[in-house]
Amino acid sequence: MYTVKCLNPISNRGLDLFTSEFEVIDDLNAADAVLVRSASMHDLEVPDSMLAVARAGAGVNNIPLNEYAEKGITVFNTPGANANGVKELVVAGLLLASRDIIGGVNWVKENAKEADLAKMIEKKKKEFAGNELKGKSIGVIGLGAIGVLVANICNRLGMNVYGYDPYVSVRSAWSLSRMVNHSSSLDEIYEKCDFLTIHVPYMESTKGMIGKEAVQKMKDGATILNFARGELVDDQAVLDGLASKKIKHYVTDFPNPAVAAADGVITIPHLGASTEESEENCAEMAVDQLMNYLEKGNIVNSVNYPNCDLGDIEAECRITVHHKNLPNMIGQLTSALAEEGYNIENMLNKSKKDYAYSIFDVEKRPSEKVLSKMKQIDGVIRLRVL
Ligand SMILES: NC(=O)c1ccc[n+]([C@@H]2O[C@H](COP(=O)([O-])OP(=O)(O)OC[C@H]3O[C@@H](n4cnc5c(N)ncnc54)[C@H](O)[C@@H]3O)[C@@H](O)[C@H]2O)c1
Ligand SMILES: O=C(O)CC[C@@H](O)C(=O)O
Repeated sequence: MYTVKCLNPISNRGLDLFTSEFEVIDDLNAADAVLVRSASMHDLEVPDSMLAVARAGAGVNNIPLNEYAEKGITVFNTPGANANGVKELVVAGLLLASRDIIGGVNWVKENAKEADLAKMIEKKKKEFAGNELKGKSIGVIGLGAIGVLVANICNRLGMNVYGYDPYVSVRSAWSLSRMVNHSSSLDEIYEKCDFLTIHVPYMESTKGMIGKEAVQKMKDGATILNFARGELVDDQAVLDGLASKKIKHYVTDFPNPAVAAADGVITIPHLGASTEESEENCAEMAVDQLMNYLEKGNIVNSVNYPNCDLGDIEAECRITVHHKNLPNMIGQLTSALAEEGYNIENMLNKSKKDYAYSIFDVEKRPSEKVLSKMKQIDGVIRLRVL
């Protein structure tokens, strides 16, 4: 039996996938695994027995990835599972920034009881008029699961699309419309685009990437859309840009007290992934990956350990080892088994930066002596027997 603690509400469509071998519990200290959305885990004490964290979503900046890797806690996310939800809200953001839909709707509500409302509307409506998206240029920064969908739909809306992603994956490159222009520098995007939309993860290297210098290089009257993370944009640079009319609108899914009430800011309360469909997709993927890992030791879509999937356990016993990515780890682990006469029927080893993961399918359950020998190898972080 495995126990799972949910730190945020997780769609029942995912939770219902748990078999009778799993129980969702309230006590974090008794949990083998955590399901989380946006709750911050940075200051959370998790028990040493914690095996895994599954983020039902894309961004993992709320999780201390290296600290958990060091403890042998595998962290998963659900790539692409909420991308369509975000893409659709980006389109809404583009429309809200292009026409004063919000001003118009509010004005109608304020005057709803006026007997000659229809007449008043025809006089007033010019104040809420705007522009069409067709023919405008947009720069998409970050061409991952969301960026690709945004770039492609903007192309279909008749916009001139420029994409920038120096680390673009082959999968993304294949999915991108050939009509999307490839930009090799952010400066090109700043110079050419009426709209900029950011879809990169928040990391130390991307913090404040839209800052004063970037704003200065932008086209006059540009609109910035931020559906990725608030910290990617320097608030003061954007506020200055709005005040000087260099920036027309800042559309953000991450309002904070500095920007929320400012003129020209269109704020949305982090609703990018808040659709029934996205929540269900994320929960199903997260639960599926957790069960596969807890029961079979397979790692699919981890962000702090390599993906390593040996399928169903067909041998009598499976041993999984989280270890440092050091020379001769496999040699030492397999020797420990071989010296005591254990035959390895199948094995897989993968590494990711400083960490690695190995799966050994063996003909019978190794003795405590062998397991303790394996655990004592310098660089071994965690060993599980399944
Ligand atoms: N508003 C929401 O509710 C919501 C929902 C989902 C994701 N997000 C945010 O959006 C981000 C992106 O999500 P995704 O699913 O597309 O992730 P993803 O991992 O599929 O794509 C991220 C892309 O950014 C690129 N990238 C990284 N650093 C870059 C840089 N310096 N310059 C340009 N490109 C860079 C990567 O190569 C990758 O292609 C997430 O990390 C998360 O913070 C927000
Ligand atoms: O869980 C959510 O509602 C937000 C998720 C989103 O920010 C993400 O990074 O996937």
